[in-house]
Amino acid sequence: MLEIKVKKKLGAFTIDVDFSTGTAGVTALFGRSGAGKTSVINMVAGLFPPDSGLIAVNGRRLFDSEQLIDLPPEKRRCGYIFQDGRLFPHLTVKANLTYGMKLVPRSERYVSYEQVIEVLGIRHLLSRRPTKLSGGEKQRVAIGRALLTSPSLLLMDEPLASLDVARKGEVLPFVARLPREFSIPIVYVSHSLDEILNLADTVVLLESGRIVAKGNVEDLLSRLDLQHFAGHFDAGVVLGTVVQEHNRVLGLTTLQFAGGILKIPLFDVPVGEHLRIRIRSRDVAVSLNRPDKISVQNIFPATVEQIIDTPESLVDVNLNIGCPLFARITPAAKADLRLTPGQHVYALVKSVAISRGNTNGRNEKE
Ligand SMILES: Nc1ncnc2c1ncn2[C@@H]1O[C@H](COP(=O)(O)OP(=O)(O)OP(=O)(O)O)[C@@H](O)[C@H]1O
Repeated sequence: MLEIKVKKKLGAFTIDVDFSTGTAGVTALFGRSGAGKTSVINMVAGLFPPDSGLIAVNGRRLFDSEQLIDLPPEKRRCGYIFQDGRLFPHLTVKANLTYGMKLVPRSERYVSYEQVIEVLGIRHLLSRRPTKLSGGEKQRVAIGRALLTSPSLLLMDEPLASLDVARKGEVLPFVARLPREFSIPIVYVSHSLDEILNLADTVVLLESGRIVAKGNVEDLLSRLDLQHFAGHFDAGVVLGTVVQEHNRVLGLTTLQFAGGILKIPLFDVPVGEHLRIRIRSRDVAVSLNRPDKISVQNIFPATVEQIIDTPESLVDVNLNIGCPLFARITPAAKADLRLTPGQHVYALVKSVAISRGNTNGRNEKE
C-alpha cells in the first residue's frame, strides 16, 4: 500500500496531492498532459524530493520531511517502468532481466524468474539484445526487469505510450495479468482512457498538480461533472457487468448489470465473469415510445434526470435506467421530443465497448 501526501513547487507549478492505494491492484493516475502525473511518481521513486510531506509503502517511510527521511532510489524497492523501456543495449534480455535481481539479497527475493518469463511470454527472447526486439517486446522485458527486483510497489509511467495501436493491444493483456500474478500494488500513469478502463481498479484524477477526484473506475468515469476528462468523443458511462449467458444460435451474449440485461454480440468468456463496459453518450438515442421492429437490441425504460446544453452546441441528456446513462442528442431532437426532467422515455443503446473483464485482454464489440 502506498501513502503519499506531498507538496512540491516546480517553477510556477505546484503539486499538492494526498492519496493512498490498496495493497494490490492498479491505481491509475489519470489526467491531461502537464497535470503532474510523472512528477508524482518520480517523487515516489526518489528521483526528486518533495518540498514537504510523507511517502510510505506498506508503512515503510521512503520520505518524511518532519523526520528528515529521504531514502535514495535504490533503497525504495520501487520497480519503475518508463515510457521507453530503457533496457541496457549491450546486455542480452536475460542479462537485463537478472541485472537488478542480483542486487537484491536472496532472502528478500519473492518474485520468481521462471514466473516472470512465463507470465510475460519472453522465454524465446532471452538470448537476444534489445536492438532485436519490437517495441512491445522491449516493454515486456522492462516490466520483467522491474518485477525481478522484488519491488514492494510497481510504478509505470505511460508504458504503452510509445507503441502503436497494434503493439499496445499486444502488451496490454500482459500488463493486465500483473496484479493477479504478483500481488504488487501498481501505480499506472496514463492519459489514455482506454488503458485506464482496461487496467485500473481505482483512479486518481489529477489536474494542475491537484487531485480533482478519486474513486473506483466505474463511479468516477460515469460522473457527469467529470465527463470533460474523457474528451468530447468519449463522454459516457462505465458499467460493471456479469456475463449471464451465451446464445450461440442467435450469436448473442447477455450481461447483467444494475440497469437490467444488456445484449452484446457473442463474447466468448465464461458465464459469471465480470466485464467492464463503456457506453458512450453518442451511442445512446432517446425515444418517447418503445420502438418496434428495430435492429437496436438494447432498449431501456428511462427517466430524464437532467438536460444540459454542451459547449459544442449539442445536448447531454442524463437518464436513469436503474443506473446513470447519458445520451448526446442535437438541439433539434431536444425540441422535437420536448424533453423535460422527470419525463419517462426509452433509451436505445446502439453499441457498447467492452473494455475489461477477467479475460486478460482488450476487446471491443460494436
Ligand atoms: N523541473 C521542473 N521545473 C519546472 N517545471 C517543471 C519541472 N518538471 C515538470 N515541470 C512542470 O510541471 C508540470 C507537470 O509535469 P509532469 O511531467 O509531471 O506532468 P504529466 O501529467 O506527467 O504530463 P505528461 O502526461 O505530458 O507526461 C508541467 O507543467 C511541467 O512543465
